[in-house]
Amino acid sequence: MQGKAMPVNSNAYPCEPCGLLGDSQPMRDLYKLISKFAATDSPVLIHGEAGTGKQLIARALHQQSPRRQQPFIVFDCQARTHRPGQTPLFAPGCGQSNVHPLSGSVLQAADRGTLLLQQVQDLPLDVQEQLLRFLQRKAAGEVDVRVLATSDTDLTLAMSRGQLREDLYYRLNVLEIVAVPLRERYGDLAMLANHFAQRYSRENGRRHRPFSQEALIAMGEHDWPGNVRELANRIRQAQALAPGNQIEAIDLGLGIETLVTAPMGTLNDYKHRAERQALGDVLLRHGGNLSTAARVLGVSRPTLYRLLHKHHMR
Ligand SMILES: Nc1ncnc2c1ncn2[C@@H]1O[C@H](COP(=O)(O)OP(=O)(O)OP(=O)(O)O)[C@@H](O)[C@H]1O
Repeated sequence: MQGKAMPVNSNAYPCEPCGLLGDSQPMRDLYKLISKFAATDSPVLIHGEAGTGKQLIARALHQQSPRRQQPFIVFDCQARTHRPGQTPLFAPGCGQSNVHPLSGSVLQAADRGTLLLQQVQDLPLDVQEQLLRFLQRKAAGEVDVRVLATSDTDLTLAMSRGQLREDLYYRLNVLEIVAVPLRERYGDLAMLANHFAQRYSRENGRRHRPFSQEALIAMGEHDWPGNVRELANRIRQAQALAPGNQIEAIDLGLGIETLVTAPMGTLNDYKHRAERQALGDVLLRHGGNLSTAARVLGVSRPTLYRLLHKHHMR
């Protein structure tokens, strides 16, 4: 490994060049964690729901590390389990006395770089054992690979079911990053929605369409179970297909169910939701610009900051 570490981007917005976007408090905390963890060689376990950016986080760890000029290889443990023809993690026939365990393997290809094991709990148990041996032996030589792993399932459960070896879990979970769901970093929704709208209108060669008021409300109320991937997909489809001058909730496939299933509550619950909704709408409409948002809402900037903190939107 050579070269100086990249300049630390402690509270970058966005986190270039890895492509992570977001200025909410969880994202700022994440950027700090990435810059600290990037400097080490320890394994990192990144977990969080699907579409929260775990692969981007892994790329950022690699790109900010001294290994950034070396390979970054993504190994999908789920897909490889079902496609034996693909380059394996360990050499085919590994275990036979005349076969070097790493020849022609993904681990060999990742030498001096970083290997990302996606959905690590899906590795077959015999490969988990090989991986454990590899991680234990690493200090003694062989190839030099930094191993990162992601998962979107409850690994404690996977261990209790015997799907994931406990000793491997502790080897991989030296450092830990939790990718926060989009609904818990509501403050980022505005910027991400505008980012994807611009990007996909450019890609489609279509005129950029702004979001209608109803679309803004629907996006603010939606839970985003598929997180940023879901947001990007809905906006890509809407930018391509929206028939009018604006993107409507229906173009995003949103609206009706969220209004019907909205939970009942006390007057205070309603007030709280309305306040959060107003903040979200204005931020969405004005691309996250806080001065404009404060002016439109008729509050001072300190009041806006207080409200954003109260609703965990910054
Ligand atoms: N903070 C973010 N800023 C910009 N784009 C993001 C962000 N988070 C996720 N994305 C985008 O969302 C999509 C999903 O991201 P990614 O593949 O990293 O998620 P993941 O958590 O690894 O998903 P999975 O667990 O389903 O594999 C990608 O297109 C990625 O570029």
